[in-house]
Amino acid sequence: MSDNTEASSPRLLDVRELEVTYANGAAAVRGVNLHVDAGHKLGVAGESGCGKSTLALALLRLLPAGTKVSGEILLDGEDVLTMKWGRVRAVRWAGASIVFQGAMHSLNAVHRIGDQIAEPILLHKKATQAGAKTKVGELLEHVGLPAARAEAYPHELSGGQRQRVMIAMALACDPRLIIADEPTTALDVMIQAQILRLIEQLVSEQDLGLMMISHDLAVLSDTCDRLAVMYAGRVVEEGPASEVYENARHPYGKALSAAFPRIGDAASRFAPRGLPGDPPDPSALPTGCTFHPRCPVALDTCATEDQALRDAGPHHRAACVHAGAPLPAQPTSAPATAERTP
Ligand SMILES: Nc1ncnc2c1ncn2[C@@H]1O[C@H](COP(=O)(O)OP(=O)(O)OP(=O)(O)O)[C@@H](O)[C@H]1O
Repeated sequence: MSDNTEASSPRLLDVRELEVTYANGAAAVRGVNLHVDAGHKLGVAGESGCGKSTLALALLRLLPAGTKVSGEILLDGEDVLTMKWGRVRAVRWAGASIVFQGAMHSLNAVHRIGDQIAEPILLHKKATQAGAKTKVGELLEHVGLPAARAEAYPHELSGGQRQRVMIAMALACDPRLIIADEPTTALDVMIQAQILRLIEQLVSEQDLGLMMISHDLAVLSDTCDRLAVMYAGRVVEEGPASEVYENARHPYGKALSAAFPRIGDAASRFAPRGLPGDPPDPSALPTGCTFHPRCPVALDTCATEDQALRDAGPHHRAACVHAGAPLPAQPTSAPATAERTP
């Protein structure tokens, strides 16, 4: 993503022209550019299959062997893609760490949570055994759990508490960047709100950078400063969070915001509406704009001409022929194909 902010020191995270193609030929990430600065919160939105998790995994070189990756992933100015493995291991947890969705699956059921949080601390030699124990207690209290919960096993905690543990674990080695991949998807709405507030609080207290990934544009717009909307492996819209959510200039961004009205926002301008069809198979992408087969306002040219990001407002860009002007009114009648909520 580009804006006019000139950083004097390297950006915390600067992703340039990132391409990821799986061994089966699936082009899951295509030419992605985005950045996160300290204290900034970037939301990455898109339906299932748009490449969000692939992007997150690429950032810490967690993709399966045989995956082709090109471009640059600069973490504090250092390219993760060209680092030696020893350095990559040092950067994981200590430079950047990931909070995955579904804490129950990410935590080891047979180990006490205190031991699991201590593991990266010991692995990265951040403290002695005794020091790690103290640090675990502090981390648990920091995420709103009593230090004594270190003795618990994952099944003894609620879903929200487990997700707090995952956040404590992500913070264990004092990273500067947190990547949160659908951190609240499995949680009920009240707990979801608590976890989101916790993440926001930690980011601001510790001046961390945050990249939060979700299919839910409302959640992202509530938590993040800026949003990048991904479709078929590309960023198709980016800009200030409230602008992208309330005034999307790409028909896909518009459909996503319509599908996720803000919770309790009775005055939401958008009626919840599904978007027909599915994202394309990344091994067989459509010609032209990859969104054109689903687009309610596509022109003939969209079937043949690819669309690059272009200005759609202050610090706001969209990869659409209509980006320079308000989107044409979209059809309100039921789509021909079955409705599917993104
Ligand atoms: N290991 C893999 N091998 C081949 N293709 C893959 C692999 N992992 C993901 N894909 C494909 O890459 C595309 C992007 O998947 P990805 O999981 O990154 O999307 P996503 O937006 O994060 O979706 P979700 O929210 O469901 O995880 C999908 O078409 C998916 O089927």
